[in-house]
Amino acid sequence: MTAHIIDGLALSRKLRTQIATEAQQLTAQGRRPGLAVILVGDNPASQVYVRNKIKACEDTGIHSVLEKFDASLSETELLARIAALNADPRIHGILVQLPLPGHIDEQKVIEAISPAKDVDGFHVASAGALLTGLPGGFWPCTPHGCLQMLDDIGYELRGKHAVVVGRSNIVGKPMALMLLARSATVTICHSATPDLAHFTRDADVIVAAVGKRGLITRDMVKPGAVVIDVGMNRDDHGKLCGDVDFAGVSEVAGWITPVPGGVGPMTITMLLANTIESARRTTA
Ligand SMILES: Nc1nc(=O)c2c([nH]1)NC[C@@H]1CN(c3ccc(C(=O)N[C@@H](CCC(=O)O)C(=O)O)cc3)C=[N+]21
Repeated sequence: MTAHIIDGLALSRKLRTQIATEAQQLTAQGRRPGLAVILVGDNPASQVYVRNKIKACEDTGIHSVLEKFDASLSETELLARIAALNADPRIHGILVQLPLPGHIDEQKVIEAISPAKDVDGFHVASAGALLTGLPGGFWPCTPHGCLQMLDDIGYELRGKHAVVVGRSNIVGKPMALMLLARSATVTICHSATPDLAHFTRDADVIVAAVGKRGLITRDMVKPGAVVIDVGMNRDDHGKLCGDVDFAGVSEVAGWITPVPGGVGPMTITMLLANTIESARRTTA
């Protein structure tokens, strides 16, 4: 068996066309969607990601502002910038690129963002909305992108066993809640799970979000399963790779996402979608 590939680039292109149309409509109504991205320090990976986000805004007609600061920026100064952006009516989404320098408390910074502009979905108010199913929050972009990929292949989650590997606040935990909301039976595995393969071998859907190359091998996957790879790692040649042994697993899985060209582009697409949604919620 050879797995079908879920092409995150192609799906992103399709969704971004719709997003561009919506941005145009909002702009015509005098509320052009706007995203502010804050980058502190000169982490090379962060620079690349941030550039991709700004470019995606430009491609879809979303107004974007990039604020770059030296790594020595104080937490107080950063909080003041966020307060200014919270009050800026042209800005509907605020993204503070993570990680932040060690002297800045990341959770404090996230909680300073107005929940109405929390397009990353990292604020405790967004987490609470996802947990309870109450409206008003934003869903974190990476797990939301994974769900969109499952929807795109017409996958019915109800009654299926979904195994999420990883329990971060940004991916694993929100992913599990989204799958649960679709009536999947959800198992969360993590570093203290003694026999990971025991769970993954029973899974209809595996979401790997650990950050460990070669974590999921073909012997751990049930024939026909859907395998979503959230990992972002480098191999020995410096090439980008996920948590899944793509060559091996694609021989047994029914569907698989590649890295690059899978979840990554979808993460950015969901950021754009959240920014549009935020502008829509604005009355005026
Ligand atoms: N506040 C905040 N929000 C984030 O959403 C956030 C963050 N901080 N910090 C870092 C992580 C990482 N992240 C990625 C998004 C897209 C790709 C992406 O598009 N990847 C391409 C490849 C890019 C490349 O070649 O390096 C792909 O998978 O095809 C990767 C990584 C967002 N993050």
